[in-house]
Amino acid sequence: MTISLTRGAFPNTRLRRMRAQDFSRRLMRENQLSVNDLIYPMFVCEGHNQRERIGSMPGIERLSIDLLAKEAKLLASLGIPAIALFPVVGAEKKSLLAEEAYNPNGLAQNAIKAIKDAAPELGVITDVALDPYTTHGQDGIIDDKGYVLNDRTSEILCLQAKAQADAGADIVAPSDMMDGRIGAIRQTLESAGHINTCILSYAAKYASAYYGPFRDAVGSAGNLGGGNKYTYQMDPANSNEALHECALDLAEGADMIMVKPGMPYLDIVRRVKDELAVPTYAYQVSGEYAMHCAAFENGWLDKDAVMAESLMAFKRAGADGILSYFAKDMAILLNN
Ligand SMILES: NCC(=O)CCC(=O)O
Ligand SMILES: [Mg+2]
Repeated sequence: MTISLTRGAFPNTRLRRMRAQDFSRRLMRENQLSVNDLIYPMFVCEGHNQRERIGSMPGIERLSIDLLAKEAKLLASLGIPAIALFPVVGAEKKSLLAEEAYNPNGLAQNAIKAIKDAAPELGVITDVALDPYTTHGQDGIIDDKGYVLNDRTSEILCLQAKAQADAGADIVAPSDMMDGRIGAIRQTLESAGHINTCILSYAAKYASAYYGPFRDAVGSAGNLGGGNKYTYQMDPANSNEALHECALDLAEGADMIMVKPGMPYLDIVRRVKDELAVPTYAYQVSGEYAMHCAAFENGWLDKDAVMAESLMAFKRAGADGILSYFAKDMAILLNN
């Protein structure tokens, strides 16, 4: 697009004219942020009436299923369309083969059922990845050198996705970055009769240092023991590769794709949206949330204004929705 200057320059054109009043600023606003754009990530823990703070994520808590169900009702009443669920299971449930991931009565599966009972209109997005369930904190099954085995992992992801769909998940969201897992999961869901279960693929998931607080929240940081996920998550230096990843996952049957992290990767969101024109989501991850909170708590930034501006940036970049730990606070702000 080229901007025509044939109308003449200053003073014929004064861009400040349209900015002079609130009504004209509203009329020319190119993007809107609404509660329909917001997806709230939530952590579920074992037990009853449990509410645990997460040190590096002020305001975010792990909730036991009973409290989670109550919270789900509140979120639905705020108009939030969907939540993304992350289980925090005890060390005794973790293993090398992550069997707990597909336990029909496991924590995540029971949480799905409880949320769908409490707030049927609230979309439930589930995490398909093995890191909450492995003793080593990697997203898959490892060989004796610690390498994450692609196809072996994919088989277990299929069992996990099916268990989640059986429990009532509306959208399964593989966040593991194995190759070919979207096709395998799609086939599994079709065979099991879950033809309308959507797949939100974490298609362009970068090996980012911004996930630190999330790993505290789910308790996988210690297990990972300084390890990294470079052999499956993407190199932050790459952009074309993200398009390749997204195109493959769409071809394999993803309904929605995600770019993650968010703010440092908005250029990727824009490229994906422009070139693929499909439902595109971005995840404002835990480290982004933590940085903002630190500045708010110090009085260095204004919470409401910066939260709103940060989320609007995703809309401007082309995201159809944003996973954000600010989703609840933002929904409250938008509703007022
Ligand atoms: N699979 C989900 C995540 O890794 C979330 C990362 C974050 O919020 O930092
Ligand atoms: Mg991929």
